[in-house]
Amino acid sequence: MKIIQTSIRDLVIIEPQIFKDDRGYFFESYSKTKLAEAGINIDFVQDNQSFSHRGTVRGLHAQSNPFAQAKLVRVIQGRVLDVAVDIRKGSPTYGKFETIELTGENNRQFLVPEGFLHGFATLEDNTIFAYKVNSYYAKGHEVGVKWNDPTLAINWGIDEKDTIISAKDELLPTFADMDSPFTY
Ligand SMILES: Cc1cn([C@H]2C[C@H](O)[C@@H](COP(=O)(O)OP(=O)(O)O[C@H]3O[C@@H](C)C(=O)[C@@H](O)[C@H]3O)O2)c(=O)[nH]c1=O
Repeated sequence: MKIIQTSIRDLVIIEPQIFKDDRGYFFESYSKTKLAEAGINIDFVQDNQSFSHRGTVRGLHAQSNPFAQAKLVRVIQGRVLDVAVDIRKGSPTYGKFETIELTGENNRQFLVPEGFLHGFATLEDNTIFAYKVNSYYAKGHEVGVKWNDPTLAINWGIDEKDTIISAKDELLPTFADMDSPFTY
């Protein structure tokens, strides 16, 4: 397993070791011990999976305290552009974001810490997205910013007019109007 530091503190990319043979491949998609050896100690309590058609955007989402969530995200099938935005007030990288392509082939993972908005756009049809979270879902504690916010100006790599988005996500505020509940 390889851990790659991004330009934002605490936000890392994880590359599992893939064992390939005549049958196909095997890899450990999560090892508490191996992450702990790399200094990452997170107590994951819930696994989530979503299926999306091409051109779907889910996000940008976070949960506020006491239900803040770190997320270990990956793609099982298909391809996404995954985005994490630092919204920790006082962080030197507040408002900065990183994007990464996660696919069913590269098997890369993104470890999105608490205090970040998270979202993804599906670049292929039939994309299956899976992630672990360290706090249970808490309806009513959701924080978000609209995916096509003009301040963040994220290039999602999809055609805006064909985007599939939930009614809830359509109503999310702009980055400027979002009052982050997180501190650095
Ligand atoms: C996230 C979640 C949703 N649900 C339910 C609520 C709702 O009826 C249905 C769909 O929920 P949503 O529309 O919020 O699903 P979605 O837009 O896929 O939300 C997810 O987006 C990505 C980007 C994240 O980072 C996740 O943390 C989560 O916020 O599933 C749960 O029961 N448990 C959960 O943990």
